Amino acid sequence: MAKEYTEELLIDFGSDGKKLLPVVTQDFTTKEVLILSFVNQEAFEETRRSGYATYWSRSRNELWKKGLTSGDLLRMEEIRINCEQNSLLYLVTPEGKGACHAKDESGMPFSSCYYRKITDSNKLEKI
Ligand SMILES: N=c1c2ncn([C@@H]3O[C@H](COP(=O)(O)OP(=O)(O)OP(=O)(O)O)[C@@H](O)[C@H]3O)c2ncn1[C@@H]1O[C@H](COP(=O)(O)O)[C@@H](O)[C@H]1O
Ligand SMILES: [Mg+2]
Ligand SMILES: [Zn+2]
Repeated sequence: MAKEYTEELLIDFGSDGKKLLPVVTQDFTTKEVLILSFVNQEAFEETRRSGYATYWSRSRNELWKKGLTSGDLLRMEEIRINCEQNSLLYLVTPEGKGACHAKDESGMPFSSCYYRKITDSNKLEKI
């Protein structure tokens, strides 16, 4: 029988809880990478409490529950942490129309923030 393996969570948000850790948000089913953003302790705890992806907005300097204004909420399925416990992976199921605030020609938000590729001539091309 396989031995169960658990470890302590030793995530470090600094003594004031304000240290920002990068978090990759990925679609739980398709594994598409959706967003790269940041969390502090408050955002992390709110994510766990609410079951919805919540970040810390660096530009607005406030707690940011993704989708609160757009309706594009991201339901949390699983939270993973990297080897060094200094970055996070949110596996989510999008409940709205997309994950990005940028929209395509028909007004639909892109499912991922990474909807463009950089071409050899340094242009951006929608994929
Ligand atoms: N909705 C988004 C959004 N969705 C995905 N992303 C990605 O998330 C990253 C956020 O990381 P940043 O640290 O740059 O974000 P920020 O500067 O802290 O916060 P913003 O002011 O950009 O929200 C961006 O680089 C984008 O790739 C978004 N970044 C910003 N927003 C803004 O968030 C606001 C609320 O949108 P909803 O949460 O969907 O209601 C709107 O004003 C949007 O413009
Ligand atoms: Mg920004
Ligand atoms: Zn985006």
